[in-house]
Amino acid sequence: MLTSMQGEIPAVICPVTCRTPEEAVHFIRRLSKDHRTDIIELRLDYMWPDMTVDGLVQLCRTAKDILGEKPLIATFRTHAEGGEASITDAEYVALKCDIAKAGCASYIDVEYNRGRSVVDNILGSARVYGMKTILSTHDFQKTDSEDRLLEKLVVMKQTSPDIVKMAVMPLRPDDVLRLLSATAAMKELYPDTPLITMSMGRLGAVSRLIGGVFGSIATFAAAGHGSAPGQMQLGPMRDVLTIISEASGSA
Ligand SMILES: O=C1C[C@@](O)(C(=O)O)C[C@@H](O)[C@@H]1O
Repeated sequence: MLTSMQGEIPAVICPVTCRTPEEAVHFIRRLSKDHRTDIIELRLDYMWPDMTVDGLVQLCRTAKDILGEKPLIATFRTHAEGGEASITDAEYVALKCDIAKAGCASYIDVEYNRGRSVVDNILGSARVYGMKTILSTHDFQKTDSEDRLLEKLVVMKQTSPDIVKMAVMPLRPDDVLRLLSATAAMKELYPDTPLITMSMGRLGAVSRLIGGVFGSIATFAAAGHGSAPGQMQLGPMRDVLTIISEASGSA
């Protein structure tokens, strides 16, 4: 499971971006045996609206069975946050709450920008059913000031998810530094709150490799098709993480 322990190599999360359930199941079988990835993220938005809420819940169940001990994150990334589909609030809540109720994921991703009532509704239901949550936010346009990034991370933490996640787009190199600096500041303020952060795109790719040093407990890497700009492939990502952790004495 994901923890906020210092000095550990960040967990490597691999997204599943298949367009059909058959392809997804096939791909997940392959990833279940791939030791370069610790956690699988099933991107349900890639199959919407071709599949129903019930169909997606059933797919999560199948994926969780295949993965066994390897954790599964169920994510529906909406257009507004860089995802593949739009969905009504009612469908979004139904999907996330049904997954929580069925216990057919290890974590559900919840978009912070979806609004307070949607977030509270899903987080509340997840708590009832003992499902862990990742509250996430994406800014595909820019990187705010360090104060604003930190302020947002703190506000997100106050809704009490299990993990807080932030992805931002850098326009200049110092934008990447600000994201890393806000990550370190958040880690200092709330050492027990697990945090995942990344700066996206080509400029931000370096943050996916060294984020662990600043307090990010996980990083995303692709097996083939990625799910966001700047993601590296699994093999090179593993190699670099090993090199960094050996150099910093934690391997
Ligand atoms: O939130 C995230 C992070 C991400 O956007 C990235 O930048 O690696 C990739 C998404 O699949 C995931 O849901």
